[in-house]
Amino acid sequence: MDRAAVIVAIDGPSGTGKSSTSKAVAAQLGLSYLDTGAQYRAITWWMVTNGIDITDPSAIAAVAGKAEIVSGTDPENPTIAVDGTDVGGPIRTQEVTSKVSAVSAVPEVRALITGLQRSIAASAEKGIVVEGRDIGTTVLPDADLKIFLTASPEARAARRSGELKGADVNATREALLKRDAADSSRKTSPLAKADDAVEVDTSELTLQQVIECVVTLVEEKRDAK
Ligand SMILES: Nc1ncnc2c1ncn2[C@@H]1O[C@H](COP(=O)(O)OP(=O)(O)O)[C@@H](O)[C@H]1O
Ligand SMILES: Nc1ccn([C@@H]2O[C@H](COP(=O)(O)OP(=O)(O)O)[C@@H](O)[C@H]2O)c(=O)n1
Repeated sequence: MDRAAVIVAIDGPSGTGKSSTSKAVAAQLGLSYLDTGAQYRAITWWMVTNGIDITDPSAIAAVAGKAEIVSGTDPENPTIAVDGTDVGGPIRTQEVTSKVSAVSAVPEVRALITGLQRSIAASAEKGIVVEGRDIGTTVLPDADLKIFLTASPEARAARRSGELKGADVNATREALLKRDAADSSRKTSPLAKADDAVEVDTSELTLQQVIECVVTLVEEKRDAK
């Protein structure tokens, strides 16, 4: 008999290990993978490229539906395209990173992207690991397993500046905390831990340990279904 699809929500602030953990868990268990941050980055990239004033929420809301965002959900090769163009590289620039919180706070943007996320999750035959900020609270409140990853600002800044070669750790830490504050304080679907999420502090854990912890939790849920 085929196993029932298992839905896993992984939320938390920047640099806690969501993407690396989610991709590895999905690959190990044969599940699909969705990076919802990449979708918000993609719509932000589209706004910037089309000269939309991102300080004006009504200007963003008016055009939010124009960008066609397509996510590839293979954990070995996740992709993100806007209007048929691969934007995997351009969505990681500092410009997009500094503007994404303003765009993702606009309710019309969230409504569109949340709808997209739910339809992707519903069509994942074997199940899916979805990572973001509001997956357990808003997008997939009935997920089989919810994980909320945390880590100290120091650990997160060190990880992020390790990726951005030559970046100053203090500047990275400040930018990251500023984005967390914006994401946590917005009115619509802020970054938050769901009441029924399992919280894992990754500050002192290796990536491998976090992956093993989440794989074990998913297997327990899957076996109980
Ligand atoms: N437990 C960990 N220990 C050390 N480095 C980690 C750990 N988890 C993730 N990393 C590294 O930190 C960086 C940020 O991880 P990422 O998965 O992109 O976080 P997020 O998706 O939460 O922003 C990556 O370079 C990743 O390899
Ligand atoms: N479910 C989600 C995922 C991301 N986001 C927004 O998208 C931004 C980028 O998300 P990301 O996961 O790529 O961020 P990093 O992990 O790279 O720091 C976040 O700072 C949020 O503003 C969101 O609002 N809701």
